[in-house]
Amino acid sequence: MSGSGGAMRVLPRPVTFVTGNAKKLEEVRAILGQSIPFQSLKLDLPELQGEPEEISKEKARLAAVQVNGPVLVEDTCLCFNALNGLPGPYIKWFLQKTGHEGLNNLLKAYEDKSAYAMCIFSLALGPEDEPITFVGKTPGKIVPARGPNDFGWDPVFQPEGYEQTYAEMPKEEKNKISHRYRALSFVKAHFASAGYIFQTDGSA
Ligand SMILES: O=P(O)(O)OP(=O)(O)OP(=O)(O)OC[C@H]1O[C@@H](n2cnc3c(O)ncnc32)[C@H](O)[C@@H]1O
Ligand SMILES: [Mg+2]
Repeated sequence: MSGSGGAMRVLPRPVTFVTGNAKKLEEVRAILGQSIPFQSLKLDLPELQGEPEEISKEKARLAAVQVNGPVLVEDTCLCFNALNGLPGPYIKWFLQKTGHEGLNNLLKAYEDKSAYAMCIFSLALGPEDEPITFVGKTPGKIVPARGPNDFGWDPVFQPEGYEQTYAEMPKEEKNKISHRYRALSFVKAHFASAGYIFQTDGSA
């Protein structure tokens, strides 16, 4: 049985958020605050190719084996509507190889510059547990880079209804409307209703 049935479930320790990305961790910390007790582990997990939810779930399965306990991971996609959702989960490599200008160039042939940012968190309560996913999306458009270049594609993504790119916004503002914020609000709701009990191991 998965842990999503609502019955009380005792977990051996707090959830470990596994990511190789320090900026993600920073945002997850800021958004979750004290709402869910978690620790973090820096690991760059191998990623399957395929549909975004499956990539995220598979990351959780691998992470749960490594940690041998409850884990939370996320996979982030940047999806261009004119390209039917690509680069999607492959955005990391597109960004690395082509840069912000290359991302704009991908859309040169199209009038439609609309896009959405998507974050898919997966929670696995242990190595035997089937991960459950939480999806958050923020619509927007791809624009020539504006703002500080300190987190991924933030300078080229302008969320719908805003004049600023993610990079130009104050962090608190991004964290109120972002794909990550929206996905984490589902994670929080799940924790609020699931009734998990975290066992402290005595040495803590
Ligand atoms: O270890 P993990 O968690 O996988 O971290 P990662 O950096 O490999 O992240 P992804 O596989 O999810 O790839 C997503 C890419 O999008 C970037 N990214 C993720 N969230 C972002 C955000 O909120 N704003 C801008 N860029 C973001 C990130 O730096 C990657 O280049
Ligand atoms: Mg990754």
